[in-house]
Amino acid sequence: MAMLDHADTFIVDVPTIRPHVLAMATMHAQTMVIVRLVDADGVDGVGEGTTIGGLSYGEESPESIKSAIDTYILPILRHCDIACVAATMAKVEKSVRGNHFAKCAVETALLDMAGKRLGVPVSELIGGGRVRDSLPVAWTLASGDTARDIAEGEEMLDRRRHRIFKLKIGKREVRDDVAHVGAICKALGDRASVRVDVNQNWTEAQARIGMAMLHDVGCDLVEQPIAGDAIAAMARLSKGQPIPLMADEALNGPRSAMRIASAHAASVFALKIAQSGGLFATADVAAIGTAAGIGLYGGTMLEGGVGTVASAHVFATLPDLAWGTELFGPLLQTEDILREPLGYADFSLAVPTGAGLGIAFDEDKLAFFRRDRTSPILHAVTAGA
Ligand SMILES: O=C(O)C[C@H]1C=CC(=O)O1
Ligand SMILES: [Mn+2]
Repeated sequence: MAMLDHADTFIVDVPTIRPHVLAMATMHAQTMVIVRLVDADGVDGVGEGTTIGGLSYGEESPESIKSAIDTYILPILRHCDIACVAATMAKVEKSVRGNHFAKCAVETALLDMAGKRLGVPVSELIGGGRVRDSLPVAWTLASGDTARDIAEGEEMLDRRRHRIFKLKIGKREVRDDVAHVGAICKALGDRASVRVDVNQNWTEAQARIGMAMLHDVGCDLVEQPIAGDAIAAMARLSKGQPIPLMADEALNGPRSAMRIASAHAASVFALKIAQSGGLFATADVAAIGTAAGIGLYGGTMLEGGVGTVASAHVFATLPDLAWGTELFGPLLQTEDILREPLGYADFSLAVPTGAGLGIAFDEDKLAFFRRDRTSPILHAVTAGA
């Protein structure tokens, strides 16, 4: 039995190492919502709810995530035995619709506490437990400049940090985007796997042409080329193309996974803990994908250390992770808010082995970057940089 004693939910803004150019926003900083729960015995747990570009990626903003947690979810937790994570989240589900990012942050914190109480890593509390200790990690080349992207890709290969690259396209003319991808495929050759993410920015007609052209220049995978709710069109594109289509924004938990699988609308799933509504829901999405013969990829919302490690614990339970992961979020930030930086080496991320999430904050950095304390980049963020 464990009762919630106190909670702290706060927004943290950390600059990115370079502008990150996506179809719908250019990021100069990442904004994370962190929730910290402490029970009556003093056991604490942390969770993260992070989106991209304010409200330009999804329906929850950092501010709405914090407000959903503080106003609606925490009062429910006060009446639960929070040692029972699934039962607690089932109660939350009954009173709070949607708000997947907020629920994910809270479920992560509860699992961190449960793991600490039981003395096991979070991965042992999901599905059948951990089947791998490290995960292949992609990097996103999205500086907005082809030559700079090639140089960055070369550097990552040299440092043996990444050999899977995702390119963000969909902002320019299809032909210009394909030329950009082709130049990078040519430069990196068979030393790397090159994939693209259109972030829903093409029409079906553009996607039909674009996907064929991308296949011809050596691209391996196309992520969410058209609107995520255009399931029938995704099915038409998946059927007629030699290049696999990966669902990202289309996936919002197990029910959407079932709809996409039934419609044959994707051949790969980008698993995301926040979009799915938590770690348990992500494992369900993965199970549906695997049963339907859909390949799995461990996606990111460019979370910091907490969300990245929470994702890693889920992905470490998946026997088939054919497309690897993209859990590089903390590396895109200028500062790591964790006391011990995560272990990136040999093109992989080591999944922490300690109890719970297996991480701890650097409290000074956290205090510095908190928006409600001294955050030095608040102005840049609110100015929509
Ligand atoms: O997949 C997305 O749309 C979001 C994200 C993941 C990697 C990256 O650079 O952006
Ligand atoms: Mn995506």
